[in-house]
Amino acid sequence: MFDGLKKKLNRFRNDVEETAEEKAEAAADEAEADADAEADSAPADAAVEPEASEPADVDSDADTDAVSGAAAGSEVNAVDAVDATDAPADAESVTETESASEQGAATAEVETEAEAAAAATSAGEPGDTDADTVDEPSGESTADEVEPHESLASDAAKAALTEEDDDDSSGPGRLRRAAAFATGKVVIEEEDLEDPLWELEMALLQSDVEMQVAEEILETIREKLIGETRKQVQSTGQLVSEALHDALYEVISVGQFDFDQRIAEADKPVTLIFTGINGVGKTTTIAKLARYFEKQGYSTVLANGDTYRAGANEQIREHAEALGKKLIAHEQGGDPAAVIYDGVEYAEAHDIDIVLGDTAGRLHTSNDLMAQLEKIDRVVGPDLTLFVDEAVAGQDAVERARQFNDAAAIDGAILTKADADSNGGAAISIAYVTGKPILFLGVGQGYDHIEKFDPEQMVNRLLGEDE
Ligand SMILES: Nc1nc2c(ncn2[C@@H]2O[C@H](COP(=O)(O)OP(=O)(O)OP(=O)(O)O)[C@@H](O)[C@H]2O)c(=O)[nH]1
Repeated sequence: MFDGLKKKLNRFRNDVEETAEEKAEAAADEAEADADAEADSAPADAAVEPEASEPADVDSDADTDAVSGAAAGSEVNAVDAVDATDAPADAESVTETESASEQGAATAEVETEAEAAAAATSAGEPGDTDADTVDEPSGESTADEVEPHESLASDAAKAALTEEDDDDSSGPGRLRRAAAFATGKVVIEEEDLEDPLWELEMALLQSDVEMQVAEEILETIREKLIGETRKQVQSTGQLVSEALHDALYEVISVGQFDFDQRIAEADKPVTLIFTGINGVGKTTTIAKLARYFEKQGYSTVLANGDTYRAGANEQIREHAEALGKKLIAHEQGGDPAAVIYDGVEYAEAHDIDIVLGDTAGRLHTSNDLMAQLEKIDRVVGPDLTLFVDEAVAGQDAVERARQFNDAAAIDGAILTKADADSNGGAAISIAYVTGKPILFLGVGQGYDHIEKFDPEQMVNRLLGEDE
């Protein structure tokens, strides 16, 4: 169910995860460079000799280029990072990473800066512009400048490193990640989300999610993810999943109420009116609900308020006979309100719990619809008016839900044909657009093919990887 959208949501999760992991690796590289530099600081200091000013100038130019080309966050303390023995390795690293991802390239460039600064330092020019140029754009950097949350991250790193000792099967990758945590730099930033969010927006719109709903989802994800630091116990994938979960749940669960409880608590007979255009599965849904209520111990009577369409009586009668239910019907062209009124009278006289009233949806204007439903309202006073449409109709279903709700307020919606290959956009959008909840999903042609709509289950279904 909703396979296309599921794939797109997964892609978003993977994209953000990939970006964050690249950052983690870059941060780990920096942390390692810091550690190396600390270990080797004594010989490095001893090697500093105030001579050779020319190389420093040459490197200064190269350095400026490197900084301007590097992504923000290239904040390795250039002097600390210098290690004479690292130099050849760094040079190799630059070559290797040039064709690699942007993030990788940024890391390599940082190391170029380190080399340049090293040359400058050994030239005995402490006021050299390299250090300033390198440090400024980053806004964060060495251990001295860490933000408060970094100490927590640092604890996490220690814990991870301790575990590392206990279990060496995890390998150096884990050590690198632990080091990344220690830097506190694995923070998701706006720029990290820019591309994935743009793609997610396109994916949502292509999946028939209503524009306003897509924007709301993106806004929630932005709020939840930007500035979020990946915790030790949590992968970025989990973090993104949680943000997606919350964002989807917020829009899908709008207006939810406990349908069964509402029916249980209502005075009997309870009258339910079904609206929606013809052909979307309204009559079948009424039949399915007759079965649903029967399983709960309620008796039902069907009333055919679709007096507009030829053949409507025969169609619903077939269902009524198959289910062993009483049908109240008038001749074609009769007054829908009168049919449903008769249904209620029948229910009262025979101690029936629930009246299920069909209506004709193909009305020429919303005034007709309004007039019809207003009359039913006046004459019968239904407990709930439920809008039925098909999941496969996507944006059209969302638009119709809006129009029906504007013409005569609905209390909830039922989406049929969710078993067919629908995009999921209607299921995500209808509640948010109308302010009224989706209550059931039709999942097949059989009488038992109806599911109570559960927003949590729906979100898990959309984010699940197993279906
Ligand atoms: N696959 C699938 N088919 C469904 C579902 N609900 C209804 N259908 C089929 O959709 C078709 C139309 O259903 P109807 O119940 O006749 O639709 P309607 O809206 O009542 O149409 P009118 O009676 O013309 O107003 C039928 O073939 C149903 O079997 C569903 O949840 N899944």
